[in-house]
Amino acid sequence: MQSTSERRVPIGDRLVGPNTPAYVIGEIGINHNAEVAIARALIDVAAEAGCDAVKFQKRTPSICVPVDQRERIRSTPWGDMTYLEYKERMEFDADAYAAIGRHATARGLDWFASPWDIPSVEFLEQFDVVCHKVASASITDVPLLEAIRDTGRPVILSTGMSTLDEIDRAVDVVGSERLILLHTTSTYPCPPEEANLLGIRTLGERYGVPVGYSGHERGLQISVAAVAMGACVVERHITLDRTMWGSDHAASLEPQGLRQLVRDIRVVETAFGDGVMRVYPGEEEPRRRLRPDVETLTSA
Ligand SMILES: C=C(OP(=O)(O)O)C(=O)O
Repeated sequence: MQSTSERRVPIGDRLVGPNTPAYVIGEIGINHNAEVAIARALIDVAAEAGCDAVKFQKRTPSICVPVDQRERIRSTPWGDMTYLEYKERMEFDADAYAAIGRHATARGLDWFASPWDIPSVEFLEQFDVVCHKVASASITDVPLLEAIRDTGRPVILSTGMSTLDEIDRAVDVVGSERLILLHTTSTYPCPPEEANLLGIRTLGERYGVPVGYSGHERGLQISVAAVAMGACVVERHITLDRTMWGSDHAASLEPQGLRQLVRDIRVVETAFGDGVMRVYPGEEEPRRRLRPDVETLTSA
């Protein structure tokens, strides 16, 4: 139920790690569809559900979009364009991030992003974000990992599509001092047989750092189970409506699902208790009734 490390990492006003409530991240990612109004609405959804943070993805497409994908034509709500033009169209500028960040803070949420290239790290630094996230896609990008490490901020690093060797090398670069690892399977949607939640324990035992879970499955059960297995962070994609245009909406949680997820996580955390064996007040009457031969606790 708990990870092997007792280490906790400060993120914003929170200490994240074992024996603390799971830090729940609403991953807005690119589900804002390049509209600040949608980003603001998703921040409201995350705040009302009781999330701790919202997260974005920040790219410099001319750097991080693979060359062989740039020219392929994509139909978008803004007309047909190359994939590179589409990725450029999806980026918010500094003014937009400033507005979004203010809104998140006003709603009591931390906010940060996964920078997908070094200029994006520099871009995010101007906002004094609470941490940086390393997307699973980026964990073999050593110069990016070094740039993120050199900010001195806490790092949340996802481990989808990775071998243990690749994770070892990423942890070597980033260092374990302010590191949280996320167990992840990058299959969209992730079937239960690929969730491999025992990986949460493997990562905790191997690296001695807090471990969370970035979920891409349908539904809520697996994310709640991740918390029961010691995940101290849960990240899920969120959307206003799963039928909206865009690649990540279909595999995201809608507002009601997100509310239910946070509620279920908190119920399960409350149910962890403290492991001390005792007879609860609510058990006294059934104990008297069902075990008449045993003295009641109050008279004992
Ligand atoms: C894709 C991302 O994360 P993950 O690998 O956890 O899905 C991200 O943070 O941009």
